[in-house]
Amino acid sequence: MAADLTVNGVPSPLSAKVVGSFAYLTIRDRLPTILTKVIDTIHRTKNTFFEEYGEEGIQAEKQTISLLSKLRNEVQTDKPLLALTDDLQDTETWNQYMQRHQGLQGDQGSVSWFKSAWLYVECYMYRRIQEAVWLNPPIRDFDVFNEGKTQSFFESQQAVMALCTHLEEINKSMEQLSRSQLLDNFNTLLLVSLWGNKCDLSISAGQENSQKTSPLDSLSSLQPFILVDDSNMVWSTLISAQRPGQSGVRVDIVLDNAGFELVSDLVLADFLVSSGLAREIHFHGKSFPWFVSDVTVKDFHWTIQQTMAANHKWMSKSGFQWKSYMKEGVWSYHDHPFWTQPHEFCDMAADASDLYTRLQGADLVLFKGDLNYRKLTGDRYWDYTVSFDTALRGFGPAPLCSLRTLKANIQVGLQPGQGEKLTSQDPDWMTNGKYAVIQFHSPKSEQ
Ligand SMILES: O=P(O)(O)OC[C@H]1O[C@](O)(CO)[C@@H](O)[C@@H]1O
Repeated sequence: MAADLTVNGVPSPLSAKVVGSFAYLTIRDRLPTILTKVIDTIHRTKNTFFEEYGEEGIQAEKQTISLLSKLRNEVQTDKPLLALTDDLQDTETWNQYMQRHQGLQGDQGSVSWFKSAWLYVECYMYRRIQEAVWLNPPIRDFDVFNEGKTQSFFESQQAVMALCTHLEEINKSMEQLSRSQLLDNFNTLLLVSLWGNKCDLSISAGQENSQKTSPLDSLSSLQPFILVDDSNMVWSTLISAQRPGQSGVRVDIVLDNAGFELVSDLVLADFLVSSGLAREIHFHGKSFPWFVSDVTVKDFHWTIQQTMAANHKWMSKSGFQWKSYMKEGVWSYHDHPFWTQPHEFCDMAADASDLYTRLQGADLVLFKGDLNYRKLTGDRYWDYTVSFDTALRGFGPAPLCSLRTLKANIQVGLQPGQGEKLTSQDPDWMTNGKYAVIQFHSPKSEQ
């Protein structure tokens, strides 16, 4: 890996300043493409804006497009990042974060797209899209990525039906399952949720990316592509956290993408509850449209609603079950501004102590997806063999597990020589989404 400077043993963050790197190609090609698609979506929605808000809707469409075109130009010409000018609840935090980074840049001057930390500038782009929409009140609540998320859900229907049918079969025989059968079912649904992370729209710059076939059929052929598999530790954490007289533990799932991935997470959550392993599931989502396909509160409820409305017995039954879990408080949905900020998670205890405290109440936290992995590890040039514990740099509110398919040049916790071997066999292994990890950390093991 192109290791860079380290400060006190901590490597520097990935950045587009490494010409030709995945970060560089993302800033040069993928972000402008995403912005162009957003502009196109807003333009195509012009008539709806007019029908709903008259001339003000048209003005809002024009002004939003102009702000987004300006943003695209800033990216393409490597302009300095600008302070946010809206009045959202996180504006101040974002602007303070920028000042902090400007301080770190030292003599190199301001923070800019191709020179600064990739994680920071990529997150910043999604926040600027939100600013552009927010500054135009008639279309404030418009989700510029909604179309793609909806399409990806409908294109995954066959896979969703197969998965809900599988869930029904498990639930029917739940009472008779032995401990080892329970474990087998747990492992299967954990894997489905893991591979569900292949379906994200940001890596494909918004191109269709759904799950067309039953994910259950391909699990064994995908097994060799799992580079680190700590699923046994996830299981033993769930089992050892069970308390006499209390039915099940609390599991938090930090969600990633809407569409098939969200369904795969809901199915896993359903199994955890119906098996009695968990008594409560807390889902964590984004407070505004993020990285193209990430789950917002609207996507979450819409997905449950659509599942209920499906013309398929077991799919619709699952949807009704999920709705009642929500109603009874067995499942709950939470968002927090920290999830749509650029911080590495080792900053959470200091910068979002309320969220850190909330996560401390969980017996297990599952972090879905690549972006969460980047934030867990700080998106830095770590050596492949550095341990996951080291890369977390003290972050550990509760036992946690990352379920991630690889879509960025960062991977830790590999065996000596494993990364080099992969590079020689498949040079794009870190970014082509073919490989995955189930990586676990327990704060207890550090005591
Ligand atoms: O949906 P996921 O798994 O978090 O993946 C999103 C990933 O796609 C990318 O946008 C590709 O650049 C990464 O920045 C990001 O980590």
